[in-house]
Amino acid sequence: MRNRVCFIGLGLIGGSLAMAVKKEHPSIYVTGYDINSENAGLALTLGVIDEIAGSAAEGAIGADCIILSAPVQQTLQLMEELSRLPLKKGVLITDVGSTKETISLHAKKIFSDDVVFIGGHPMAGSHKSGVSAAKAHLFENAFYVLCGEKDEQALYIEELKNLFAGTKANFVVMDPKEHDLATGVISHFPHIIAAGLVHQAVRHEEENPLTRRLAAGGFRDITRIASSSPGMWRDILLQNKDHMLQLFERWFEEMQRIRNYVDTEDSHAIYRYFSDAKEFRDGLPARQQGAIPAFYDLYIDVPDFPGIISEITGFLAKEQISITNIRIIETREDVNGVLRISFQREEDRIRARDCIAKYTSYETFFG
Ligand SMILES: NC(=O)c1ccc[n+]([C@@H]2O[C@H](COP(=O)([O-])OP(=O)(O)OC[C@H]3O[C@@H](n4cnc5c(N)ncnc54)[C@H](O)[C@@H]3O)[C@@H](O)[C@H]2O)c1
Ligand SMILES: O=C(O)C(=O)C[C@]1(C(=O)O)C=C[C@@H](O)C=C1
Repeated sequence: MRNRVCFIGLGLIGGSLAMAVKKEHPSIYVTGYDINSENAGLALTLGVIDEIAGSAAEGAIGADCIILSAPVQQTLQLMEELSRLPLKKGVLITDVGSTKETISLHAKKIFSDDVVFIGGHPMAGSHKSGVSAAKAHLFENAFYVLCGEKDEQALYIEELKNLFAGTKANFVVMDPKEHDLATGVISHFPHIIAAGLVHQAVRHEEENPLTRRLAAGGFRDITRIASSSPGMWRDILLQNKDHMLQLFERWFEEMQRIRNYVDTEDSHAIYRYFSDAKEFRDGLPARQQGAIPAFYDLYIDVPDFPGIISEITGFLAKEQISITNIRIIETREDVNGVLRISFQREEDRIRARDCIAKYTSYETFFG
């Protein structure tokens, strides 16, 4: 049993994993280090870790297992640092980075035979960062990719599955390159598209200042992930550069295809384009139970007057709908404010939308 584990990077993912480890294995002693001492302090206060390490080295040296949970370029540097330390013989090191090939190759290059490295990637998360958004059940029912050698490292893969059993994730062993292309398609490239759509709207706003105000549910839904950490996504794209370049080409072809249908007014092809996409999208597995519970956001366009928050919470209380967070996120002199309310469950968000429609004429959007 690995009794002492050390998390390096105590943000959303490191914090959520540490919570899951402590929940499942109360006897394991969890230490943690974060380059930002405030984050580390918060992790300790929230009970996410048992002790703050004074440095990455200090935490790593005494650990039986080290989990690197920093942005992926930082992960490479941390690996360099670890490779020069007198770590425990047989120490198990893993990471949580969204890219796997560069990290796995780097591990092979720099670690001695006394170190076991198995790359990892829990396939759930959020556009929110930091330990304050961490949840023990963030990864429930999500896939958790492990990039280890199925035969040679089978024992250690089992150890990691056991260590992270509290996540209730579905573990899958995958080749790093295969992982990077697949996540490029379903995660990395979509973040580019989301940011690209926002840039398109920003440019259009120069022509029509109403653009921002016209943005309704569709724009908000598809651009939610444009609110993610810019530094984290810069690092991911740089590490997955080759696949990204390949996906840009495929995307240009994809856009050319639908552009041609529109240009030639091929109504049958346009219909098929949408219906095929709908069929695939409707067939995606339901959102995992328990994961990202605080992120069912409802936006309400509200008049900007004092007492609006208590008015809205009053309506929700009447219908016994509980909320996890509420705040005004935008106020401007000439227009309404936008209130964002977060719910633990999708059904609460839907009930809240119906409740607002029942008691007011304010417009609502899902975010
Ligand atoms: N956010 C997601 O949805 C998601 C999902 C799966 C995997 N990941 C991966 O998880 C990793 C962490 O992402 P996150 O969402 O938790 O980000 P985050 O910003 O919430 O947390 C990262 C933490 O790492 C710390 N850090 C940065 N450099 C460090 C260093 N050199 N030493 C110690 N601490 C350092 C930061 O201060 C921060 O607290 C990234 O590699 C990301 O690719 C993210
Ligand atoms: O839900 C979100 O906001 C996410 O972006 C989570 C998400 C993704 O689905 O792309 C982001 C990065 C990861 O490595 C894994 C999951």
